[in-house]
Amino acid sequence: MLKLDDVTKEFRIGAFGGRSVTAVKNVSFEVVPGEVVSLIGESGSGKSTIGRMILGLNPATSGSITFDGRPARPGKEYYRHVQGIFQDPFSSFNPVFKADRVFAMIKEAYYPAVPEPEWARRVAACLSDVRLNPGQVLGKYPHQLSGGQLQRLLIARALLLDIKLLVADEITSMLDASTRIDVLNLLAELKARGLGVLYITHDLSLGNYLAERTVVLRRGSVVEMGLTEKVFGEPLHPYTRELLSAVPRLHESWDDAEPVDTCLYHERGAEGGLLEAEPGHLVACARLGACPPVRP
Ligand SMILES: Nc1ncnc2c1ncn2[C@@H]1O[C@H](COP(=O)(O)OP(=O)(O)OP(=O)(O)O)[C@@H](O)[C@H]1O
Repeated sequence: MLKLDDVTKEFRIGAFGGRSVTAVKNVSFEVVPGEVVSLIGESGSGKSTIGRMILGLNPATSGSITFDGRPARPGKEYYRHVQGIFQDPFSSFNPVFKADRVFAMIKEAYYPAVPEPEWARRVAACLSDVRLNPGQVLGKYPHQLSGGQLQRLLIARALLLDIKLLVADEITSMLDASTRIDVLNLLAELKARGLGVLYITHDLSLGNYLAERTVVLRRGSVVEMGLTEKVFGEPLHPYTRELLSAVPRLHESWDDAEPVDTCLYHERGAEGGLLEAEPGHLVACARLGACPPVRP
């Protein structure tokens, strides 16, 4: 369904754009229908940039992003099937419009011919799917609703479309623990309906809770990916191990993963990209990028 192939993103920075920063480097992975893929990595590792490229908010510098075999081109048809939800739900709403406006805009753009009573029935059904009471949310301004209610409204909006892929970027990080579990369970329901979900998070436990497969990013590159149980249960890359064992301690800063002298990647004479250590479980060089290719 969604396929990223060797995708790189460079941003021009500096006063006259004379320098560039590589936010995402040669990233390839897929999301298939009915699957949650979690994209994890520390802050600045490129997760949101990948989400934004998939949503057409930033163009890729090189590589390709395809959806159902066709280049992912942002536009009305694309957004019928691919939607994104972000960390701060307030930012997705125009504060001067009531919540109803979100649904009215979908109707105007995609379903102008649907009669009002039928549309009201559909909106009520989608709100009920996300366990919102229309009477409690419609007719209210964004500031009159909680973060959890706004995230659910955005999921309901996505459900009104013929959505196939949801990019969920840190959508639970502003929610309290119980609301977070509710929203995660909603994502699990979307998965059960056959939707694909790219779940972007830096919270490993949440990724573990939901995702069939996990992609671990470090400084814009994939260092490990595979079935979540493998990546979490038998991590091969020192950065993944570091992430999994990282427990915050007061007054102690995060120690980056230590480069290693030997690694599976080099032992097997890999020369680029990711090594398939076992079927479907891929790992990058564990020397953390600071090494030339090694020949057997
Ligand atoms: N518009 C931009 N212009 C210049 N650099 C950018 C831009 N957007 C992102 N970056 C840089 O790209 C890198 C990746 O940023 P990104 O937001 O994708 O990371 P992230 O993993 O989502 O981090 P976080 O978890 O903190 O949101 C960072 O170094 C960031 O500073």
